[in-house]
Amino acid sequence: MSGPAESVDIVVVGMGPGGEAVAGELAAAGLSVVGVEQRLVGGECPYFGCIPSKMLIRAGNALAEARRVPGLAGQSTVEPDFSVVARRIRQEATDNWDDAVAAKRFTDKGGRLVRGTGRLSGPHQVTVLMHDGGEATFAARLAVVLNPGTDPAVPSTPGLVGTPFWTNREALQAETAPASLLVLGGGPIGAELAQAFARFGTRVTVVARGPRLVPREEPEASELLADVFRSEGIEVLLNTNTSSVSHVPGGFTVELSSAGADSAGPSVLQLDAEKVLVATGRSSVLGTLALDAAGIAWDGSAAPAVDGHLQLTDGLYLMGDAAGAGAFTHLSMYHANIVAGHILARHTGQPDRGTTESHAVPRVTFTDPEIGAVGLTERQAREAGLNVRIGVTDLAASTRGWIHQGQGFIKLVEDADSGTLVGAASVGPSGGEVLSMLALAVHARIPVSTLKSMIYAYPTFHRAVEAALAGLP
Ligand SMILES: Cc1cc2nc3c(=O)[nH]c(=O)nc-3n(C[C@H](O)[C@H](O)[C@H](O)COP(=O)(O)OP(=O)(O)OC[C@H]3O[C@@H](n4cnc5c(N)ncnc54)[C@H](O)[C@@H]3O)c2cc1C
Ligand SMILES: NC(=O)c1ccc[n+]([C@@H]2O[C@H](COP(=O)([O-])OP(=O)(O)OC[C@H]3O[C@@H](n4cnc5c(N)ncnc54)[C@H](O)[C@@H]3O)[C@@H](O)[C@H]2O)c1
Repeated sequence: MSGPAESVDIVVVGMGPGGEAVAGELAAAGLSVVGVEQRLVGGECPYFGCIPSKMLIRAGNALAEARRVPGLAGQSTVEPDFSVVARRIRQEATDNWDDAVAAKRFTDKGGRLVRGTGRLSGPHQVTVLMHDGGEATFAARLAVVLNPGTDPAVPSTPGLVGTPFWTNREALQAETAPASLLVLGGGPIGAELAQAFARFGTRVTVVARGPRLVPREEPEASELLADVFRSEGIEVLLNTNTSSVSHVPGGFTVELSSAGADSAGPSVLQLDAEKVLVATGRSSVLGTLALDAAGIAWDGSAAPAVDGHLQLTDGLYLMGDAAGAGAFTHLSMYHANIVAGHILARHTGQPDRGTTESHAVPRVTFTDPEIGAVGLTERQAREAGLNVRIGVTDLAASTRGWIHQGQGFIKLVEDADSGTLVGAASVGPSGGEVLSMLALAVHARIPVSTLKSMIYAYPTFHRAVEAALAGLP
């Protein structure tokens, strides 16, 4: 049973990247801060997301680059050993999935970490079911910040639940690469992990329900990625539904039905795989937070609306992936800056750091080629009713792209009425790095005429931006 509520300044529920940043900054500023975490301080990104996946991708890319030696520089023999990257992930990235260092990082700033599951028990009150079975209630004098992230979504495919399928969490704890892997979902998680495992010799099949991989990106990126995957021996099944999954020791059998891309019509096929990775999106955990205790009605679908400072109601904030504006660590950290700034402005007189802007959110899918993008896609810009002009260039037509034998493109989406870019895609080797100048252009609404007057170093990948700009009159 919970005793009387203890009064503190701030309660943060969910210590993922943004939650930890808010809690840490406010604690360092001298406020009394309780951070509630049910799993690992640091959240999905360092233990099951960005960091271990990018470590795996780095290793896979090294193998792919070594395989490119013939044709460029002689002979190479490549013998993948998954245990090397598995060890790096365990030892260097995740500390064997132990958050002691992260927890100390927070408590050293003066914060108090409470391990357990928090839920609202009033507009500014949080009750925590602690790991030891006890309960504690905290009444926040200044603010409650909800940053609970998301869980992997698991489709209701017959037979799936109860089998030892992987989500990103199990895949990134793997000690060996499976002989075969069936990936359900062709979004960023599915695409990144499919290619990385394939480069270690796993026979990979990607099953996407829709007509293309990475469907939030430009269609040209989806098409290129599918071509690259197929050229690397990854089977890509689009417009394909999973009818059933079964498991016996040693592997899975998955029954698929494809809509059929041609006159052949729908087809049914059965695939066997040692592992199945479910990467079919994320599911909200907001239902566990008892939002109604703060008078917030939530119908279980889209995240409830927040104001420009990410407040659900006065002094109650919702941020990070759970806010539904995008699932990226950089967005979570951006939110953290706004929330901490708003709380400090209200209660210590520091200047406010402004409200959220969403016109220039960057994103990078770390496949090879990397798919970087910012702002609107062409389709989104047209649907928004803008007077759209497109500038596009093939990376292979640029000097650096040709030398590198790289595949990719730059695509610019201009609002012709304002003469500024509202979106851009940078796909290619280091596409996420080339993106930075385009992110600045969209963020700062730099006139296209100014971008055209700039000097682009020769021969760089980013010089292809100049060629794409030439397509904008
Ligand atoms: C495989 C993978 C790769 C990714 N790669 C990238 C990438 O390259 N770049 C990028 O920007 N993003 C990437 N992401 C996304 C990134 O991990 C998330 O955007 C980021 O972790 C979001 O942070 P968050 O704090 O909102 O949520 P989370 O990191 O999910 O943290 C939320 C925390 O809240 C805790 N929690 C939830 N409910 C409660 C409760 N009731 N009480 C107490 N604690 C609770 C959870 O245990 C968790 O620790 C990737 C994600 C995955 C899965
Ligand atoms: N590099 C990065 O920044 C990065 C990397 C990984 C993940 N993330 C974030 O994590 C979030 C989750 O990624 P994700 O790839 O799981 O989700 P997603 O929602 O982006 O993609 C999932 C895909 O699976 C498809 N799908 C759904 N059910 C299916 C089924 N039963 N069978 C086959 N396909 C099915 C969906 O149509 C969708 O295209 C993303 O929103 C992304 O922002 C970011």
